Amino acid sequence: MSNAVGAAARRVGALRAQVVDPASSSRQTPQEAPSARVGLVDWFFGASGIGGKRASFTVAVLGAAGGIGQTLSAFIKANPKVAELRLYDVAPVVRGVAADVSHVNTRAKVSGYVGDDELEACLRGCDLVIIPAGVPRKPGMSRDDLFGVNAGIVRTLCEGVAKTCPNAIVNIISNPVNSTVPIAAEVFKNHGCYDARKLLGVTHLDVMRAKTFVAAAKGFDDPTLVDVPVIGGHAGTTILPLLSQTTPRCSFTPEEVSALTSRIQNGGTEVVEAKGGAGSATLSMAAAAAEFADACLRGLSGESGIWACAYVESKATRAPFFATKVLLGRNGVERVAGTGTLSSYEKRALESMLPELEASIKKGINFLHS
Ligand SMILES: NC(=O)c1ccc[n+]([C@@H]2O[C@H](COP(=O)([O-])OP(=O)(O)OC[C@H]3O[C@@H](n4cnc5c(N)ncnc54)[C@H](O)[C@@H]3O)[C@@H](O)[C@H]2O)c1
Ligand SMILES: O=C(O)C[C@H](O)C(=O)O
Repeated sequence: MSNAVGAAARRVGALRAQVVDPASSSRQTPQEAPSARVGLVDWFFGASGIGGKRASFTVAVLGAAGGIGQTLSAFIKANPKVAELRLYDVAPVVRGVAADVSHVNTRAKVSGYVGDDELEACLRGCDLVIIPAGVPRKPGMSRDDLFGVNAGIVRTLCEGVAKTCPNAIVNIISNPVNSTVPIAAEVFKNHGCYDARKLLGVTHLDVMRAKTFVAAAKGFDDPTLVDVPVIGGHAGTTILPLLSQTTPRCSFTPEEVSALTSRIQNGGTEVVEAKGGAGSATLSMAAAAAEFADACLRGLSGESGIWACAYVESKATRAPFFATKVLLGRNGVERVAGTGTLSSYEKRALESMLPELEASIKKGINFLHS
């Protein structure tokens, strides 16, 4: 399996600005001087950006005025595959966020939408809807503690999707992802428009963390070249990094497996505690969501071999929703991979997390029927 989702990030740092010699440039008029290419698109998306496929997709970010939403919107504005970027929030400042982001000199046209009355206009004709709306954790809280507020927010927003753009790919970021994705599925089923291929819970931040922490532990200079599948769900022990499937191939002592698994599982809590009550991961999440959205758009564009981990309807285990690698294509998820061969540590960890994951899924489904 290729690790296509990291391709954009691998190109970060390969900024191909032409360096203009100050001695020679001082003799040139601005018209004669070679134009330095310091393009944002070039920086993030390399060859697939400038001169690459033309912008064609309409993307909405719901919760765009928030910590994740604002940064994510700026990243999405830089994606050359995006023709239109719609920013929605219940907070009126989202119009200002849209004005701000719109000044970035890329092709995407940006507009802001506020409140229930404008949700439909925001969603009309969207190809991809990304949902980071909802409250974040504070120290001492679990992701499940957010269910009471976020379940209703996700239900309302997905009802809007079902009514207005039922064929869009939906990326759910709002926690608890283990339950909010089943909630979204039930909403779509109620509206007769559920397509399992188009509903994806975003667990890509867990993969980013795994790459970062494994690269540091093993002395790999470039974390983007490391691949660690992360399976299961997105909370505590339901997050299961498959260190035995790490590429480049490397071995881990039992102590390393235990320490790295625990750090990846608790990466979110690490940030929540470091922020001391001011929220959870926003910047790394925005980067993860932008990479993941790019993978979805590349799939929609007809690129082949786009694999990424995501929390989707799955038969990989007895849990009806489960994260493994999935193949992204023109209709969303084209194939859901299995777990692959697990180490005995991973087998035990999988067995012991399944009851929690199944309970979270049931809680999400029951929310729509209570
Ligand atoms: N999946 C992941 O890996 C991951 C990672 C980080 C955070 N999260 C989750 O993402 C969510 C957002 O986090 P954040 O830090 O951006 O929070 P935030 O509070 O900074 O932003 C949330 C935004 O959602 C908006 N919002 C609330 N209700 C809304 C509604 N009905 N419609 C539209 N917008 C609405 C708020 O006005 C706010 O602008 C949280 O639930 C957090 O737990 C998930
Ligand atoms: O930890 C959180 O509450 C936010 C997010 O799920 C994360 O993993 O960073």
